[in-house]
Amino acid sequence: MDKSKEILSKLKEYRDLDLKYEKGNIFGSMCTKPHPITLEIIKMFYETNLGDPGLFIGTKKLEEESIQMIGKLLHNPNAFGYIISGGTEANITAMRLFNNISKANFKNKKYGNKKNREDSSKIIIPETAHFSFDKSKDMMNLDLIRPPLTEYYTSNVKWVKDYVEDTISKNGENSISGIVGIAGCTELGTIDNIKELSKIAYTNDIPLHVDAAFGGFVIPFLEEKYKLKNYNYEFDFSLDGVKTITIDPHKMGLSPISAGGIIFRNREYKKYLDIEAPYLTETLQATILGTRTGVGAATTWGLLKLLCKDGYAKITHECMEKTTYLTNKLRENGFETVIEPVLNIIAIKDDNAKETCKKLKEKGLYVSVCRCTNALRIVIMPHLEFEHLDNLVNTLCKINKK
Ligand SMILES: CC1=C(O)/C(=C\N=C/Cc2ccc(O)cc2)C(COP(=O)(O)O)=CN1
Repeated sequence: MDKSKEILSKLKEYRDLDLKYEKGNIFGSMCTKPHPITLEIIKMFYETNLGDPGLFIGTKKLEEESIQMIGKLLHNPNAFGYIISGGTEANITAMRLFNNISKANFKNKKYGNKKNREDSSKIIIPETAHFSFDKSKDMMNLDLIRPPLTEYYTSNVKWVKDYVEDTISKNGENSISGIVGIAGCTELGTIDNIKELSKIAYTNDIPLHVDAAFGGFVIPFLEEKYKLKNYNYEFDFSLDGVKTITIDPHKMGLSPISAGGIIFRNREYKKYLDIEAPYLTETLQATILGTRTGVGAATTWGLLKLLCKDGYAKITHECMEKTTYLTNKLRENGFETVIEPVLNIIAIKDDNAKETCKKLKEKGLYVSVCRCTNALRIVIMPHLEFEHLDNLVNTLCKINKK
């Protein structure tokens, strides 16, 4: 056997150790089996590098057009942004932006005349936020202010309003660098009241970042019949206070990893991120990563063009149908959910969640657990079929002897 064939067969041995989405035993992932067209796209674009866009002008165009298409989806014709490594990089980028704006405002004496700026930027962010914000805190010495959660596991907006007003009146200036809202939180899929956060942010000239890494490719396609009463689903640039959004094609967008998205309200924000990059075809670079593949941009463009709104609406419909099916089946078998599912995520109350998770894993089923409450966490991604859901409930019943 020639050397390449030998290496490929060795690699297959390793790959065979991995779980496969189509087997229907992965219940805790926010990623899924990518759309088959992306295999062809990967082969076409695997050598591209958006870190040096002057060499790959076609691929750079695909990134720009992908951002425009996503911007349109998020009610923003002037959207600017990047298809980058994932939601983590996108959230860190938003925090880096808010931190830099705050430093620039201080330097331009936009707020007050204090000698020294407080040594860390205050960011108001819910307990339900993804841990990528903790990484941001580490990297930029951010001061994360955590509002209490409501009974629906969303940010208490009255507390946020009072905190902002008290801080500004006490300091005589606005020392808050940013506010974060989540549109589809990791653990429960809840959506903060972005509309109210936007009013608070806009009124007080504080930028609002919306982490829609998961919800961005679900909420715009959610049919009315799946929406809860008196629940706010508005989260995008139609709200004036929203300045940046994380939205990941490699979650419910069906793109292969890595494809995260950071979208800015307009190009004006780039100057706060630009770093001199003398040896590149572009002299200023705003992204955190330097060398970065163009595959994410190309697969995102291809899927947006192929699926369009109807295609993503069909995927969302199917996932919500399965979410409703599983919720009902769990309840019929004596299980309780933490909340009424908001998106295609179900949290099952379980005081011994870690133990149950371990037992399910021993039976070959991979669920995850919540941090904010004692519960198992199930993400109903497109790779899960009804029979897989039945298998999960039957196994849970056996474990819990229901
Ligand atoms: C609201 C929000 C998220 O739920 C999130 C990730 N979430 C889940 C990432 C994940 C994917 C597959 C899997 O098997 C396990 C976990 C990130 C980070 O996104 P990432 O860097 O692309 O992982 C940001 N915000």
